[in-house]
Parts: sequence; structure tokens; C-alpha cells
Amino acid sequence: MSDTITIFDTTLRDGEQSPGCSMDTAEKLEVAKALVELGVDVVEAGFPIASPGDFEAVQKIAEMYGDQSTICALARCRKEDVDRAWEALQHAKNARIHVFLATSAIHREFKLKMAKEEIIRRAVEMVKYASDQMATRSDITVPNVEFSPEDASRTELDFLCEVVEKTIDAGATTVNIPDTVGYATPDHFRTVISYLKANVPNIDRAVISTHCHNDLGLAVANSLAGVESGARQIECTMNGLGERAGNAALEEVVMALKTRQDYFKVETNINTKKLYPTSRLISNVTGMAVQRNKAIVGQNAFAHESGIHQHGMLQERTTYEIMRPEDVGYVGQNLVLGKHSGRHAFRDRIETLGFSLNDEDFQKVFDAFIALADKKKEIYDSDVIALVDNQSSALIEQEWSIKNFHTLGGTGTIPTATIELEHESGKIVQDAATGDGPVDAAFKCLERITGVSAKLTNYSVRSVSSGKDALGEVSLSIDVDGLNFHGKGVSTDVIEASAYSYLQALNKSLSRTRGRRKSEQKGL
Ligand SMILES: CC(=O)SCCNC(=O)CCNC(=O)[C@H](O)C(C)(C)COP(=O)(O)OP(=O)(O)OC[C@H]1O[C@@H](n2cnc3c(N)ncnc32)[C@H](O)[C@@H]1OP(=O)(O)O
Ligand SMILES: CC(C)C(=O)C(=O)O
Repeated sequence: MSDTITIFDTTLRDGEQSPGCSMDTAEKLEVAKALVELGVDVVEAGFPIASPGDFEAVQKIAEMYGDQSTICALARCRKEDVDRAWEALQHAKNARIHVFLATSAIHREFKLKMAKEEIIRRAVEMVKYASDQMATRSDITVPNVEFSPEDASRTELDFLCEVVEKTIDAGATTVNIPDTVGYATPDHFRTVISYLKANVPNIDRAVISTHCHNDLGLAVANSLAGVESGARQIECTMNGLGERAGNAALEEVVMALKTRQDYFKVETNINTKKLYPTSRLISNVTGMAVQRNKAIVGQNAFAHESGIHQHGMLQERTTYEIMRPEDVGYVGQNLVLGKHSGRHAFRDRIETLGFSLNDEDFQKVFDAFIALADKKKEIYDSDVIALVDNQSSALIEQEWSIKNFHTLGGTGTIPTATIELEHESGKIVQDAATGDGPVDAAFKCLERITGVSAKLTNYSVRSVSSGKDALGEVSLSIDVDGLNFHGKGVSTDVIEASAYSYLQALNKSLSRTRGRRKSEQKGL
């Protein structure tokens, strides 16, 4: 038995059946290129009878990529479908026709209105027809025909065996066992494949394939159960796209097989380093966002926020990671700073950013970080830099510091600021002022308490990082008696950041005056 699993990607066919995921020819070509570069063995490019657009897309993909992967087209058990599929595949060096017909009692009775004998007759006839069509091409020695008994997992096992045996005799080289409605469980699916292997005499002449849907969230588990019982092709889609809840996600089955090679003992031809970029491309093309906590390609798939996990990761990555982010092509920061982060991770980030803080300063910056993390979901590197900068500014002699701060603004009210400052002597002073806006009111109030009269000469506010909870950084300059002083402050509240920066500038002016006074006293 081969130990390489054929990865059959159906993003462009079943994936496109996801509501809202239709792709035009140009988009399908872009996705096909990415899938080929990813290393998928078979690209199911579409259902040519469905529309002229789908026909054109399959035809172009067959022409452009049929020498690098096998290009497959879907057909019902109808001559016109097979003809159209084969016409679209004409120029593919490696082509496959995929013929399907439902076999379960529910589908036979209510949808197709065909008896069992009719199902077998039609399936055999169309597999043979597809095989004969392909054999007309001189370079094809063994026509590549796949047959799918749709809704196989809900089909009576003995009837399924009969269909599979007869379609293999008719020329099917791959028999695909679809769990069309995502009804199977891993044990059930394992039983179906094992039963086929034990009861279909010619089963070894074809590759057994899985095609599992995710209605119960079991598509990947069922596909892997299929591999355990002998399937050697997995049909899947990038990002798990597909009809209803989707298909088995390619990235998940591939990484499960790779990561647990010790258990499955099989390989694939997928270049796993391309999984993440391919997923992003497909998400962009289809407009279907990838859920943040999605395995392998979700934004959180390799993110560690908790202090205990981050501490473990810093000692040894394998404490909390069973695969390396770079192996799936993920590049980015995997230790996410947030309110669950601890000192080890925070110090590691500070040092990575090139800062070296003594223990006292580190503790102050860490305290500021925890306070910020309570307000802000994610802390970016730019936030950390701002916090360190802020701490460096705080080292400047501060005669006054803010103890409490309150502003009132809005339409129909007079903007007012009430501020409580603590003097370095321990004295607490509270005052209030009104102004043109809350920032102006805060500045006036600070001037009243400190006794410094200043003229604002420059004021700017910028967002330090992204998101509506981003830190705002205020930079300003004031003129006091012809001398210029600069202040900077950061907070998620820009009014508060303004007050911090203004007070910092006022303190600098006081420090300067005091320095001058001290110099005068010393007679310098
Ligand atoms: C499980 C799967 O994912 S199968 C793939 C599903 N994908 C799609 O259906 C997407 C593309 N589909 C389409 O564009 C259209 O449905 C078409 C072009 C295929 C057919 O369109 P229409 O001719 O208008 O038929 P419609 O879709 O309404 O009904 C399906 C017909 O196919 C028949 N049919 C369904 N499956 C098969 C099959 N495997 N073999 C033969 N006939 C089939 C149905 O019995 C029905 O026949 P009827 O028209 O004689 O009653
Ligand atoms: C055509 C078949 C393979 C299918 O998509 C299904 O059964 O889900």
C-alpha cells in the first residue's frame, strides 16, 4: 500500500459551492496557481456542464496547470456532462473525469427516483463512457476516472460494495466515498472503508478516497479515520470551504498527517510552508474570512497569551507547540502580549525591542503595561515602545503629579476639568477650570494649580497602534517666559494623555526655574 496520500483539492468545485464564494475565471486561475504551487496532486477545477464560465475556467486551468497537477472535472451520470468535462480537459497533460451518482435509499427514492439496478446501470455506463473517451487520446494509456457514490455513508453497505465493485470493473481508478451530508462519525466511517476493503474483491485495483463534509464538525476526523482504514486519497478544501458547513480542511488533514507521522505513517506532497499564504489568498479571493481560532491558519493558531504558557514557550517551544508556525508559513509574533502575560514574556519582548531596563524601571513599565492591558485587548510592539518612552520621561524630575482627573464635555455643557495634583512635598491640591473644550479646561486647571502660566505652541496627537482601543500619544510644546518645554504622554484616553504631557512640560519649566533659583542661591 502506498504511503503517500493523494491530496485532491476541491476548493474550486465544492469550495465554490459555499454560498457567497463564487469565483470568476481570473480568480479561479489565481487560486489554481496557488494550489499547484502548494503541491496538491489533483485540482478539481469545476463542473463544466454547470455554466460557460465554469467550463472556461476548467479549460484554462487544464491548459495552464495540467502538466504540473492532475486537473479534474466533475460530471453527473449523463453523457452530455461527461462530454463537456472531457472537452474542458482536452489540453491537460494529466486529466481526470470525476463521475458521480447518489446511491443511498433517500437519494434513490426521493431525488433520482431510480431503483438500485438503474443506479448500477447508469454508474457503470458513464464510468465506461468516460474511460473510453479518455482512451481516445493517444498519450493516455490508463484513463484516469473517478467514481463517487454520493451519500455513500448512508448507503446500505452491501449495495455500496456492489456499486464500487462494478464501477471498478467499468474502469474507475479511484473510488471516492463521500460523507455527503456530514453524517458519519470516525468509527462509522472507518467501518465503511474497512467493509469495502474486506468485501469488494477488486478493491485493490482502485485508490480509495474520502470526501467528508463538516456538518457535525467531524470532516477532518472522518477523513483521518478513512486513512487509518486504508484510504489513500483525501478530498478536501482550503480553509474548509464547501457546501453548507464545508469540507475537510486541507491544511488540517495535511498537518495532522505530518505532525502525527509517527501514528499515521504516511506522507503528502504538500509544501506545508505555503499553507498560510494560500489560505490568505483564498480568503481574500472569496471574501470568506478565516475564523480567528481556526486550526493551522487562524490568527490565533500559534498565539500564546497566558503568562504560564509564554514562560514555558520561552524555555522550550515544544511545551505548548506541537508544530512550528514557520512550517505552515506563518510569520509573525506568536507571543501575544495581553492581560494574561507575565513578566518573563514582557521582559523578553522589551529586550527584543532593544531596551535594557533596570529592575525598578522594568517593574514600573510592567505595571503600566498591565494597567493598559486591562483597557486594551492586544498590545502591539509600538505600545510597548510608548510605555518605555513614557517611563523614561517619568524619570524627569516631577514637582507635581496627577492623582485624580475628571473632565466634562459635550453639547449643551461648559467643558470643565477637575484635577487633583500631588506636590512632591506630599501636599494635595484640587481645583477646577472651564475652557473651550475638555483639553483646554484641563490645561487651564493644571496652570492654576502649578501657578505656571504657559502658552501652547505645538500640539499633536497620534495613534500609537491600531484598533479603536489604541493608545493615543500626545506631544506638545509650551512657551514659558520665552523658554520652550516639551511634554509627551500616552493613554487610551487622549484627554488624559494631553493632561499628562502638559503637566510634564509644566514640571520641566518649574524644574528649570528651580534649578535657576538654586544656582542663584549658590551665587553661580
Ligand atoms: C453532492 C454535490 O456536491 S454534487 C454537485 C453539486 N453542484 C451543483 O449542483 C452546482 C452546479 N449545478 C448546476 O449548475 C445545475 O444544477 C446543473 C447545470 C448541474 C443542472 O441544472 P438543471 O438541469 O437545471 O437541473 P437541476 O439542478 O434543477 O436538477 C438536477 C438534475 O440532475 C439530476 N441529477 C442529480 N445528480 C445526478 C447524477 N449524479 N447523475 C445524473 N443526474 C443527476 C437530478 O435528478 C435532476 O434531474 P432532472 O432535471 O431530470 O429532474
Ligand atoms: C460529488 C460528490 C463527491 C460530492 O461533492 C459529495 O458527495 O459531497
